[in-house]
Amino acid sequence: MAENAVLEINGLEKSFGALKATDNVSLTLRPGEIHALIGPNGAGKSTLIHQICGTLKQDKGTIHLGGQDVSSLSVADRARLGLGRTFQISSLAGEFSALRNVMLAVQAQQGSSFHFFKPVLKDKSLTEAAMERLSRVGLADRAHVPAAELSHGEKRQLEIAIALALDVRAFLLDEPMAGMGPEGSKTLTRFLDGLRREAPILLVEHDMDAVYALADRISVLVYGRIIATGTVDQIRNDPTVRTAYLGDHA
Ligand SMILES: Nc1ncnc2c1ncn2[C@@H]1O[C@H](COP(=O)(O)OP(=O)(O)OP(=O)(O)O)[C@@H](O)[C@H]1O
Repeated sequence: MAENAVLEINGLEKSFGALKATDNVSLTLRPGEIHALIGPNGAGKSTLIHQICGTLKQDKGTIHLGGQDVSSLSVADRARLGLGRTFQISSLAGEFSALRNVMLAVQAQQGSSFHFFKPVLKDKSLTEAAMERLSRVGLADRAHVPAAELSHGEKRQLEIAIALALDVRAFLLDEPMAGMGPEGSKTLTRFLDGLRREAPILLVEHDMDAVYALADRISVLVYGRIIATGTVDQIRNDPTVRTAYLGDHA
């Protein structure tokens, strides 16, 4: 194990027929950091995220979370250990309030589904725990708004509140800026900047302004391989990266 890594990927490989979508990928996520994963379309970013959260089985290699080998665990078991892919907006129950959405997550985490005879909304400890998570993401005053009526950015915040309810240890954020306007992107960037205090973030993102503003380290994926890992300055000035991906965005 790399010293201190919350998440450690070692020698991961995945092929689709003759195509090597993940080619000997190793990377770490350290406490408190935002590690951005960038690369051209089709480079294998989503395929990598799928293997980390367990929706896709790797052919080779290992994934450790907090020192524990999770490589063969199910998606649900990995999520229970605090590894979850966030920003699957469809996982929000749109007709339920923001509060109710978080309460369901708190309840799932507490394994209290056996108490189904107790009306969820009347359970004070659940309400308090959910409100606490909503406050941490700045949504306390939107608690009673149905999820479907929240703005795009607020839905992202609600997803994070749900992840916090599930005691997340590492965030896997897949293109959080997608579909956001310029103002929304700025607000979400500020929000993610603070979020690293809760848990480190592996951030897949095409929006280079957000990546440069947020990343402690960047890994560049091209044709399934990591061609460089470094700080923002190192990556922006790396001639190989400029040729393979950044070009005018450096
Ligand atoms: N289930 C699959 N079966 C076959 N090929 C696949 C499958 N999933 C992904 N691929 C291929 O693997 C490669 C990597 O795709 P992936 O979606 O991981 O790239 P990406 O970096 O996430 O791209 P984007 O930035 O466009 O989201 C692509 O060539 C893609 O066509």
